[in-house]
Amino acid sequence: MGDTHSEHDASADHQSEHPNASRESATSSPSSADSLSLSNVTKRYGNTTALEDLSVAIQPGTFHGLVGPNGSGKTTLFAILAGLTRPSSGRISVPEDATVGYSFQEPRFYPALTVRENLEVFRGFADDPPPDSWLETLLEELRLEPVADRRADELSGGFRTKLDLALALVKRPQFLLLDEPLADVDDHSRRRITSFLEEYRADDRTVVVSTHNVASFAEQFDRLTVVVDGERRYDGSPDADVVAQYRSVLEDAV
Ligand SMILES: Nc1ncnc2c1ncn2[C@@H]1O[C@H](COP(=O)(O)OP(=O)(O)OP(=O)(O)O)[C@@H](O)[C@H]1O
Repeated sequence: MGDTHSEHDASADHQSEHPNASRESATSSPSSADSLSLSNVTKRYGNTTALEDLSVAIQPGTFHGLVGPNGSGKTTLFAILAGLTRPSSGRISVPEDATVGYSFQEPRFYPALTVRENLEVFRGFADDPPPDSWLETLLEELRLEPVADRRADELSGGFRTKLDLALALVKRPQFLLLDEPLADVDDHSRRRITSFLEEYRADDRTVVVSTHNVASFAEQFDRLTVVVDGERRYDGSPDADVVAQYRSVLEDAV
């Protein structure tokens, strides 16, 4: 199965910043061939080490939580998984033909277009555009229907978060990376969105949520990775005692 993988070796001189764009046969994959994984990744910004020798494998069909205090390196880790940033050293492994969708804390929508127009434009970027019914599902499930015809720059914070989430989902990616997806979202929408993401995962797709608030997703996570000061402190099942052990570490910095 190793030959179905692409690998991205930060020590090699690749032209592309995106690991998906660099497809090579894997000869020594550290994890199963269908996972999205990082091996011994270090990322430095000048004198700051954002990630230190970190390895993690995101398995298909899981709801994977990535938690840590603010500044622990979660956004950097996501940017590397999404292919937006290259590590200083280490390897990225991406399954052949995997699609990766992401929503970071920076909004990506077109401000002068309506919510619906934004979805249509982003759908147009897909190699295999989804049908209208998928756009309607997103509007409904993410509680965006009331603002579907409103300009994106006129939305409140919670609706902006939901629009960004919808844009991450519009191509129905196999790996969905969400950085604090519930920021500013009201309680009712939170419940609806978490259950929608759970259903999405059930269809052999993968949802990775980065957050400093483990409590809001504790019931959904199949696997939990805890990152503190750029280092992996835990990677495994999200047992209650593990969550309890790290809760004070995570909440101290909130
Ligand atoms: N472009 C950059 N240039 C310099 N330092 C950076 C850059 N991006 C991140 N850092 C530093 O790297 C460390 C990790 O930052 P990162 O944003 O990945 O953490 P985080 O866990 O996502 O935090 P937050 O939850 O606050 O976004 C921090 O010390 C941060 O200041």
